[in-house]
Amino acid sequence: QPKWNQRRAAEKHTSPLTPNTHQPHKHKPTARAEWQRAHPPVFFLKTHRTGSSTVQNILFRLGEREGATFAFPSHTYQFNYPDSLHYLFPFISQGSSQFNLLCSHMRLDLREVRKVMPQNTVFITLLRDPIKTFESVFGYYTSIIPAFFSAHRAAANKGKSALSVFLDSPETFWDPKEPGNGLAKNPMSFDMGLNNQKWNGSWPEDLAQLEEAFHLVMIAEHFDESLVLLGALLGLEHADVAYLRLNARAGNCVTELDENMQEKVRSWNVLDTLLYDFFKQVFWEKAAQFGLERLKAEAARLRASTEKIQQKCVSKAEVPPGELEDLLRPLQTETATIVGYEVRGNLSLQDQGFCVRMMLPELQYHSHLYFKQYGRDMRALQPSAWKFLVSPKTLISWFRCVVLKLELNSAGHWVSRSRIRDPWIRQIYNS
Ligand SMILES: Nc1ncnc2c1ncn2[C@@H]1O[C@H](COP(=O)(O)OS(=O)(=O)O)[C@@H](OP(=O)(O)O)[C@H]1O
Repeated sequence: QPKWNQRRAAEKHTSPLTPNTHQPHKHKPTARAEWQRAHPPVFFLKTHRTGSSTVQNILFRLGEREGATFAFPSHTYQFNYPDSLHYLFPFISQGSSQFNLLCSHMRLDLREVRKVMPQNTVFITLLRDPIKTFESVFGYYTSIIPAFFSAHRAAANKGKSALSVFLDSPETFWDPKEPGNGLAKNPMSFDMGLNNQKWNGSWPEDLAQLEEAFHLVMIAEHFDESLVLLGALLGLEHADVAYLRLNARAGNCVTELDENMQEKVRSWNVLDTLLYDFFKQVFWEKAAQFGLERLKAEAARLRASTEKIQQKCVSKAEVPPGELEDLLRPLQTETATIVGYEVRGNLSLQDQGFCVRMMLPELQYHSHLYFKQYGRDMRALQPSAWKFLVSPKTLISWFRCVVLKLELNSAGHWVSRSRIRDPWIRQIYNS
């Protein structure tokens, strides 16, 4: 019963824009006026393990509320990742002459983004302390990134953690030619489209180009201040940028690094350190222009707004995946437990819709919005997957996906695709 109420509530919350007709709206060819009147188009480069799902959730909620047209990938929830875009257009779901929001994972290619988004698009992204980012990337993707997985295997008979085995001699595990190793070294530089393997002469120029392109590079360590600046840029209220911390690992999955390990992470990710330090300085310059006292006061107001919303919406935080229903369970990996939230009971339908969205994990929200915009489900396999059909493991995965039509659900189990494709939406629209 509570599950059902949440789903109904989530639908009800959007009723001014999406009447509950049991038929999803077909995508309209032009961008909707509400968004255009109030905000510029936005491109958010979603960097890995930096807090980007929290920012994306803010944009998803805002975009949904104001009828934005999203530039979604045509397959899955990311653009041809980890390949560079080279040519973005085939990876965009067609059907619109103008997009308002692009905020799905990609490896940045500025020229391609500019081809797809309007000229007055605001470019934003988020960076996090490189040591914390790498520790999180390693913990989350240990079994997915080949370099990390090799270290994980090597660690099994050494009585040491995979991370410390990797950091002892990263070069022995890291093959730069392996396409899946993009995030294994300087992951933020990789996402920003920079050469993440080694410093070269074009780095200063590349940084300058990024500085010119991005209107705001947020800093995760100053999350609230970053959101205040974002709000000012996009014309938002404090309540619009209030948030719940999403996609966090359970405390016991986070490794505290001693000085020695931190130093090793820093030297392996020296380009990320350069990138972060550069944009941290740019951030404080922007903060100074905004006014430091004003920023402090507004960040405090945002925190108060966030706390009020948390009290209203959350009955339990840091809930392990086994205790969460499908709708609110974040994607898990083999090596990391990602925790979520339990929504408060006894809320009005409208408040439930609002609160469920605050804590809705990336994949669920992405597929909900995709379905709402296009009237069909997001497709599972990206075209680029074909060129990875080399190892027996990938062949088995391909067989599962394409022939048996199975998909990994959010708990990491293979299930029939018709069951996974947004159970939330199915329940709403099939009822
Ligand atoms: N508000 C805020 N402030 C600081 N840090 C935050 C915030 N929100 C999320 N996080 C942390 O960011 C990590 C998840 O990042 P992403 O959502 O970008 O990950 S993903 O690439 O989409 O999987 C994840 O880090 P770890 O828990 O260290 O893994 C989150 O805890």
